[in-house]
Amino acid sequence: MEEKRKVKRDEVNPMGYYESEHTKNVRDWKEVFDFLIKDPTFLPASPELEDDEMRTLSNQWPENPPQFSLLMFAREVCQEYAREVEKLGYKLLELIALSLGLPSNRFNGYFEDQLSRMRLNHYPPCPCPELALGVGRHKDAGALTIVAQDDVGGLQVKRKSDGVWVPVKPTSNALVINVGDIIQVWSNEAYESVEHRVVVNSERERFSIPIFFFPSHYVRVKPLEELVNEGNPPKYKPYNFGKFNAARNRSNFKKLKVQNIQISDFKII
Ligand SMILES: O=C(O)CCC(=O)C(=O)O
Ligand SMILES: [Fe+2]
Repeated sequence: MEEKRKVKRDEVNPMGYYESEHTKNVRDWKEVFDFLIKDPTFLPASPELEDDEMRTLSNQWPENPPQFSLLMFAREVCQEYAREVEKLGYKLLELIALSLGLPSNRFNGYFEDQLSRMRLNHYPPCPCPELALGVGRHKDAGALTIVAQDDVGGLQVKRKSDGVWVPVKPTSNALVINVGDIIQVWSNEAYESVEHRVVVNSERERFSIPIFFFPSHYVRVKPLEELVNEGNPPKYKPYNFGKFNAARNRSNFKKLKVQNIQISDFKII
């Protein structure tokens, strides 16, 4: 516990260990460890649009024990895994671009100073699983999320047609790919990001490892010009990803009275 505290993340540095993240203002039944794929990186100091101040964000790795104990993964193993999954992420972004009739490298430039991060999720057994969620319902704010999960199960996606929560059954040696909000905006809703949540159980702890592909802080996220025209006008106003991310970071650390920032805030009705 002492070691976890030393690398605890907060609003100033959201990288490291954390055990009280909030999703939509409800505390999640989990503990996490986050690190950046590109370390260090830069991002806006605050969500306020008129504030130009930037700050450096860097990883906090535990020093003791040298064999990083949270998931018994060594730092090098995590970094190597992240590098391999990053390649897969680029491949998937290329396929998505092609499927939209765009050049395969259309999205690559957005990730030059990416804010992508990897997360180690630990969901302990919960004495009252019907009263808590490992992660409350949400959509991932990035472009893509690639998740490795163990064999316990708990991830569920909401089926749009009837609102039923459908379990994403663990399949060994398979990864779960989530389309995130940014692909929804870039594609002007040709792709939709999926609402999902994680349920917990009273018997077994669960581990999962998502990698969230986030673009560079200066990217203005908006429907791609090639995909919009008079018949298909842009469905979203542009927003700055760094500012969006800063606003999200703020809300992840405390209970607010209002819903945190969403792409629907930029929707053109
Ligand atoms: O644990 C999982 O399977 C997914 C977690 C998740 O949705 C998230 O961290 O955004
Ligand atoms: Fe998620």
